[in-house]
Amino acid sequence: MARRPLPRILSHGGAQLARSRELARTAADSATDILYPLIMITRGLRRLASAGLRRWTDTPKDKRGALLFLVASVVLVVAIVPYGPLLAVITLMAVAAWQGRDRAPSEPDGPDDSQTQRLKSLYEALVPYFSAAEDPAPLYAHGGEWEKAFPAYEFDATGRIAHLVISYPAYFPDGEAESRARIQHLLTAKSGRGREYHFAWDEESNQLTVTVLAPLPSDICAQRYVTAPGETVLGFTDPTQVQRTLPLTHGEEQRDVPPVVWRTGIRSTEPHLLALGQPGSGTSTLLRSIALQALQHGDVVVVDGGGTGEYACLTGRDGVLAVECGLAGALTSLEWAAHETERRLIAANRAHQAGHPPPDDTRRPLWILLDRPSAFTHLAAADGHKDPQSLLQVPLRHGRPANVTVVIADQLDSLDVLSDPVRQHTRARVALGPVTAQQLEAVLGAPPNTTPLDAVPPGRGYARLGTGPVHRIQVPATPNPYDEATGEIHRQAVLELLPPRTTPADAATERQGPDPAEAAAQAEPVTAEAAAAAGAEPVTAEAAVAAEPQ
Ligand SMILES: Nc1ncnc2c1ncn2[C@@H]1O[C@H](COP(=O)(O)OP(=O)(O)OP(=O)(O)O)[C@@H](O)[C@H]1O
Repeated sequence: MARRPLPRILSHGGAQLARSRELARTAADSATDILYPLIMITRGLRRLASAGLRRWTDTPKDKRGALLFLVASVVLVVAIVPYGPLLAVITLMAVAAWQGRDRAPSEPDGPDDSQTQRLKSLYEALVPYFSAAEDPAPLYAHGGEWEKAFPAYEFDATGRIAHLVISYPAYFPDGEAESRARIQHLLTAKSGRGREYHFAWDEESNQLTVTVLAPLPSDICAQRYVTAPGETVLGFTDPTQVQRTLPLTHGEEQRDVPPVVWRTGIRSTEPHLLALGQPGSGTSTLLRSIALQALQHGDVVVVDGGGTGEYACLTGRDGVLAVECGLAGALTSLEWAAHETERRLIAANRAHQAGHPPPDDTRRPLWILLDRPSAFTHLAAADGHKDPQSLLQVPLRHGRPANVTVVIADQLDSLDVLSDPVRQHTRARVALGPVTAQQLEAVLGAPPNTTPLDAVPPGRGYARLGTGPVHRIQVPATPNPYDEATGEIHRQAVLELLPPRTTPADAATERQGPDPAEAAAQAEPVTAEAAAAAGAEPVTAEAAVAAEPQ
């Protein structure tokens, strides 16, 4: 059956309606402009009439006769003098027009006294940084004109600077991080601490734009995000640097928030992540949030050096291969993960050589989540054991083509305890909690273009993916549901995201990982000797990686 076209008003209705509305608005504006004198005179006449009426009612009754007589005499005089009525009408219209003029107070042009004072003192503070003795016409000089140096400014309701454009001389070394940091520090101190500022340096036009940032929302709770497989939401950020938004629910409310999305897997350029923070800054929460997202499409091995049961809720769940809290279990699980990475590489490599697609058992993402590996490093050194970090070398180096992702969380002061492979191969970085600009630079490899705060809520920090921009980030609240301090709404939100149990909780011992003997039996021969004994081509992990098609 042929489909009948929609009536034009329905198919083009929106555009037509908008155009009509625009036309009507323009017509109304033009009519108001033309009729403005008439409107003004009418308003003035109304004001005069009401003033006259007020005067009449205010006049005591005994004096009203005299007033009436005075008015009548004026009317009589006007009537008898030549051109009197005409002149009277013109005078009345002129008075009405004057009375009917717009009396709305006009917006003050420019800053008030206290705002001017603020701008002046900011200008004076910048003089030593933006002036040079050899400059014949300095833009910055003590007692100079701040108006030329600050072409645009805005203040908030409290009278503090909300937005400021600063022009600076071309000889200022704006390409040097240290020079920039000095100016940013000064501007933060002078414009009011306790707020976050964004600094945009325009090196071409020698202008610095300072903008006060609104705090990031800290009320977002763990939930299912609308993301593609291979995408993990690390947290939420400002709309300025991220084009995309995710629809989120917050109780009854729905809103779109810009996320920081980390891409993992074969095509990822930052296949592994390192999160650092002060104690209590929320790194375990970030790991829990990542685990809940990873379990949607993959398997997870958790190794917790913190030993506070932060991941107990994952034990025995579908896809959770192990939750380890002890050194022995951590070593076994990480050893298995290293073998599994090699097995996947070899299997995928053989399939490539045979011209087949990679086998299914190499495609399911495997996540290795480590909380506080530095704690195990100390324990291992004390007990004369192997450092679990040494077992991460293969997953970190070769995990990407094998769909193996490593996520490590630790405390900021343990950065030095982390092994070289950990530091080299974790190109996605997160720093949480109160962090100094120097610490941020050490963790992220670049300073943020905002001012770090001294006090921040848990889960607040910065993220950087590879060599990309530094994002402010707020990790969604994903608390431990078994923690008594967790609120009921958050507990339910996390419990709903957990996969079903495949092992009864009481049967699930602390270590859930595959039996190492069984794992070894299942794994393909990974050394040249073993491979030769099995009649296969000798393939090591390195050789497999080298043969991996790019
Ligand atoms: N994103 C967040 N939103 C709300 N609360 C959070 C967030 N992250 C952490 N918290 C809260 O802060 C506290 C500490 O969090 P968490 O245990 O994750 O920190 P941590 O950095 O792992 O600390 P530690 O190393 O001491 O274990 C917890 O009570 C947690 O619920």
